[in-house]
Amino acid sequence: MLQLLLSYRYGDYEFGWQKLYGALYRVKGCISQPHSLQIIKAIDTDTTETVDMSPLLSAATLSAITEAVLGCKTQDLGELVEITTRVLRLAVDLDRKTILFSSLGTHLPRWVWKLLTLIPNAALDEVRKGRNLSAHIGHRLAQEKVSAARQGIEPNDDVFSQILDPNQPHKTVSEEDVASQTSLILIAGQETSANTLAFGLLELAQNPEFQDSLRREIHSTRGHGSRDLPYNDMPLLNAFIKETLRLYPITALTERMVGEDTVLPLMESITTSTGERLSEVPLQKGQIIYMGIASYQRLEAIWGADAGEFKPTRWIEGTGSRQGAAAIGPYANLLTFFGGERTCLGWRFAILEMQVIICELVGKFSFAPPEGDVARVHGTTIIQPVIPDGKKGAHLCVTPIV
Ligand code: HEM
Repeated sequence: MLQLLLSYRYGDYEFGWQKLYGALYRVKGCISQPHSLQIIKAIDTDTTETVDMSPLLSAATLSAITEAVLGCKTQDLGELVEITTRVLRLAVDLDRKTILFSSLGTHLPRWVWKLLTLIPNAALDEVRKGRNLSAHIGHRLAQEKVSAARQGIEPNDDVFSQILDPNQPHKTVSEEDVASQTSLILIAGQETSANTLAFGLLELAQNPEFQDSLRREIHSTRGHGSRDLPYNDMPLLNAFIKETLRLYPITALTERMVGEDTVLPLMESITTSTGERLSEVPLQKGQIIYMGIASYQRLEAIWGADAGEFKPTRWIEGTGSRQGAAAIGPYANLLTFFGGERTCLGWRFAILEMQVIICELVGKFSFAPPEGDVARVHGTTIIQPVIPDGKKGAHLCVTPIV
């Protein structure tokens, strides 16, 4: 139900997908150091302090996405920031009843779904409010950008300005289309990156040797003087990001509807509960299938006997995924950004954002685990780090590097 309201997979989404994908792929200028500086300023310590990195990372990724995609400041979103946070909490804290109801619901005709979403309910009210408000904000921003372009003002380099520019050839995206995607962009692009970064920092804290090597790589690359680092040429940085994305795919589980009757070949045959041996599974049009992304990324058959360990060097040694495993997803043979037609539109944006933030943070601070405060992975379809009392958080002992 949540997904239907967010018009995620079942919504009217055939609006300039490729244009948005292309613009998100190219956007660069706005994902710059200021968002990490915001975190560095908030830490503001000369000695070692325990800091909850989670809200700082969320604020930085929100301001990155707001500036780079919408072309405005977080403050311009007003109440929407709080509503989006509460909606995301709903998506993480799904109870058994909601999961069962959602999966049964996917078998219902779409018009029944639509009717069900009109039922008064506190959670749905929150989602509806968020959607209406983000459409309103998106609409206002879209109108401002189109009218600026009509007055001959050079478009800014944010994604909305680029795809709405009426002076471009082959314009396919309307103001309404853009406005209706505002909520999806904010929801899909903020906590996904923030939680991945939080899990990565928690792992770095547990792996001090790797952390020191990564810091040396950052300092020696920075020594060459340029403000923007050659992020793609930093082997430890990229190995660290790939390993974090492998072990902590924020969308741990997702579903798809089968488009036509087909057969799914299995890598290894399985024995069913009736004792039948299967090497392929027949699928029928309309059937819902679930993909355990997190399980796939910890499969020993693919990643080796140490699949459950955080080991960034596997990417440098070339043992990332098993030789001959099927090519999958847009990045590093991972399913974290999914793959195929509904691949994450912002995957390149997310990688660049993580590269920038990690270089700034690890270059300036060291991270160690705080005593007795062990973070856990929590979530059903979407995962986030939580502290022992179950609240979202990533507490770390942070020491400035002198
Ligand atoms: C580490 C960060 C990220 C992860 C792990 C991630 C993962 C994913 C996944 C798994 C999907 C497919 C979900 C499904 O259909 O079940 C998705 C879709 C999407 N993502 Fe991301 N994402 C990340 C960052 C971003 C960012 C930064 C943006 C925007 C700038 C973004 C925008 C989108 C959009 C618009 C979709 C919907 C695409 C469609 O339905 O065609 N994502 N993402």
